[in-house]
Amino acid sequence: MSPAWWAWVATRDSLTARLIDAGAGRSFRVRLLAQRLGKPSLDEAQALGQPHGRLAWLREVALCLDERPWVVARSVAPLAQLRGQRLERLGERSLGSWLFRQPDLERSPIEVTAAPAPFHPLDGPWGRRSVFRHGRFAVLVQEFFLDQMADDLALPSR
Ligand SMILES: C=C(O[C@@H]1C=C(C(=O)O)C=C[C@H]1O)C(=O)O
Repeated sequence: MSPAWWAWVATRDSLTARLIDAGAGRSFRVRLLAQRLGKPSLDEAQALGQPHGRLAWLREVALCLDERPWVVARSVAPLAQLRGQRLERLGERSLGSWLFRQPDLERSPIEVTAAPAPFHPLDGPWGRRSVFRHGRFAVLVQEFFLDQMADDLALPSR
């Protein structure tokens, strides 16, 4: 991985904040693609340490700068641990801007993949995921950087 991409993939603070920063005046928008109850994939259940087949709150978004998607993300929050957090009311506000305001937020190590997003057709160089926890609340956040971001920021292809 190029150092330029490593700087993006390895960052442990808010990606939303970093995208806004890198956007240098471009308008930032969370485009809500899907938000529903559903069953996580086996792979997602395992990443959360959950039995397969339990319901979770699923949210898919595109993080856009000047309406161009730079990152697509799919977040999975097990229902059993939601405890009335009412995340479905987030709408087009960034999950990150809520998450990073929570006290005692913990984040697991970040896992990286070169495979494209399984939930979205646009291609990109890298994907990553990690689990955030605060109290009993847990959410798996999977983020895929897109080629359009590489183009707009003149980043290497990988
Ligand atoms: C986790 C963060 O939130 C971002 C916002 C998301 C959303 O609104 O659904 C999803 C993934 C993240 O890229 C972050 O900013 O780091």
